[in-house]
Amino acid sequence: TKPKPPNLPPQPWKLPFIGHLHHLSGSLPHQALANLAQKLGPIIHLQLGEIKAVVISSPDLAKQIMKTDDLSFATRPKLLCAEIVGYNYIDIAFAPYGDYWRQMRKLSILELLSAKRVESFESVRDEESWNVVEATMKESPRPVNVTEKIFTMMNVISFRVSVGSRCKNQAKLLELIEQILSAAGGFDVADLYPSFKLLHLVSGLRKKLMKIHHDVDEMFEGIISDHLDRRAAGETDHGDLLDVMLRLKDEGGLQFPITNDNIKAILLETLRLHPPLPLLLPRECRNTCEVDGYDIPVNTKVIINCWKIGRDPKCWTDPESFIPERFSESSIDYKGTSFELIPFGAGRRMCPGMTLGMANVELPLARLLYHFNWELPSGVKVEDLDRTETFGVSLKRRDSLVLVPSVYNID
Ligand code: HEM
Repeated sequence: TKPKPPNLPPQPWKLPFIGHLHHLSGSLPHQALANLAQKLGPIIHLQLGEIKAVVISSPDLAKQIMKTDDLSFATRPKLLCAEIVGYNYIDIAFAPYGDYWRQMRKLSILELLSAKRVESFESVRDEESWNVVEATMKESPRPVNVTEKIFTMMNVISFRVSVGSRCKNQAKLLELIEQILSAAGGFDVADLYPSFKLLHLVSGLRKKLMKIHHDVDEMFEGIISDHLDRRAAGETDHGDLLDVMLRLKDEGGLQFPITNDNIKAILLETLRLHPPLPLLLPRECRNTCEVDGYDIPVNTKVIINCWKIGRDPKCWTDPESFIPERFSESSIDYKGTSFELIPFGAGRRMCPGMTLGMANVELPLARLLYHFNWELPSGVKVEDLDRTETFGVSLKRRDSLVLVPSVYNID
């Protein structure tokens, strides 16, 4: 820490480089930001339209943001998507730091996403992953679209965990959630120039989000009233997350009473497919803070490039290679204490759904590996595979992975 002479006004913040929007054009934001970090170092100041942002790309600085100074960076920046689709920032992920967020986070940890609750959904994971194994056995040895199978299975699991059954309009709801994810990246012109309302009209994002919000709201109202009808008819709760939230609403006694809007906002959190977030979820600086010798002003958006950190040659040997055994002898884990590997973030705003997320991945993946050998279709070489990614707030392959399963273990 550089000592500051007394009685001088705070130093203007100076960072090694000021980047602008055009530095992000051409490639996906996490890749463009990784390239910039490669040239300019692990802390970069970006002026993105009206938004001041700092991009962090090293484990040490990520640790400072999410551990040492976690409280100073415990809030989230404003995002049009969270305002419109997230019921005006009442979903946990984008709620500003404060009493409301604390209450909802506590409820999510104790009631919705606790280890006990996650365990109670074991039969759902068992049934749905077994369905996929059986379907794949029937298709074998023809090539199968693995991406599509896993995507559908994860969604069915999420729906059953959240609302107890496959939803009537599941395909429509999934399509809407996809649209939300691609609008939540925070790089739309409407998010970069929040005070230029005219630009919001030009970008069309507000109108698009209003329509999505209307459709999602209508579907969730339908799902909630089905649950209430079932209860009125004397059926016992199924123990899905919606049942838990309706019970909490009835019990009352909370500083911020639970309303249907809270329930819908949280359902949208739980229902979204949540694959790794390359830039995590952004934080925002609550008070001026010093990071790596630089003053970060209040309200600066802080982006942590977890994608870049995960392939940093200073942390990982042969970083681009898939070598799962590298973890068997290592103390590094993903639970928010090893800052080289932070897919769930860390600190106060760390993902509360980590146990559920991992449980939903582990059993299905273990089964698919246990029961089948997987090979590329004939004529396709590993180097031919197109691993191009697409970006919203979450990362996924642009093209599906197609593999040929051959049955290895039957039971
Ligand atoms: C493999 C699956 C998942 C990954 C990789 C993931 C990743 C993340 C990350 C990186 C954050 C931001 C953390 C930070 O700012 O430090 C986050 C926040 C969050 N996640 Fe997840 N997540 C997953 C699954 C889930 C699931 C299944 C749920 C709920 C059912 C969930 C609910 C949330 C919520 C509510 C937040 C916001 C927490 C807050 O701001 O206080 N996540 N997640």
